[in-house]
Amino acid sequence: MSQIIIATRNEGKAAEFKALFEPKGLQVASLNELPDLPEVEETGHSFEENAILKAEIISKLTGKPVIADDSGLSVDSLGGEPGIYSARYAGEEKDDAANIEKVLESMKGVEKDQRTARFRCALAIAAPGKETKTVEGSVEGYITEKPEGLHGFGYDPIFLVKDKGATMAQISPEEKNKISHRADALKKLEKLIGEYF
Ligand SMILES: O=c1[nH]c(=O)c2ncn([C@@H]3O[C@H](COP(=O)(O)OP(=O)(O)OP(=O)(O)O)[C@@H](O)[C@H]3O)c2[nH]1
Ligand SMILES: [Mg+2]
Repeated sequence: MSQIIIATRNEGKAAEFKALFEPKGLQVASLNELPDLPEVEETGHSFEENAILKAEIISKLTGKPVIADDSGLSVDSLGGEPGIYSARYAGEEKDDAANIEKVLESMKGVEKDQRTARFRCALAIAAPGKETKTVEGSVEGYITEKPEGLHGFGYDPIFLVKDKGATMAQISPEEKNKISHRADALKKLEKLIGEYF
């Protein structure tokens, strides 16, 4: 079985990549299974730049094909924040509950129809001797007034999916993996992935 390394330490992302790739016969290893690899600094100015940084450094160090995901929440009434700073919006601890609290606090008084937002995901694929390629995906929604639902990770409990009338944390993981920004990006990546093995 071919192995694909996903350059992430985020358990929520790693679980979603496993669910998306394993039925296709690809075995997924995240950086949590490869603990000796370093933390890659996200010094880019876009999701795409950060995904490239993570994929290329980990591919160079392992000599293997690597996919990296840089993703986040973009809220229109906050000028696109938290954006590329989504993981650390409320501090270096990457605390999901604190991040949610900060978004809800910043949006106090914003009317329902002004609470539009989207999740965005850039994926980069890199392999030794090959040109790195990137794709992007997104999903549209609204920020709720309070968290609802227990599935998923990150901001899922406050992201009302436009086409579902439920938050990303209220729908099942299987459903999220059909409609998410990550699933949207992966559909595009699948067309390129054959070149990297
Ligand atoms: O509710 C959510 N549902 C999602 O599906 C989702 N995808 C991304 N995010 C948020 O955006 C940050 C990514 O930042 P990020 O790409 O730098 O990843 P990370 O730092 O968590 O791990 P790594 O992959 O860099 O190791 C995450 O931590 C989350 O806060 C999501 N929130
Ligand atoms: Mg990160």
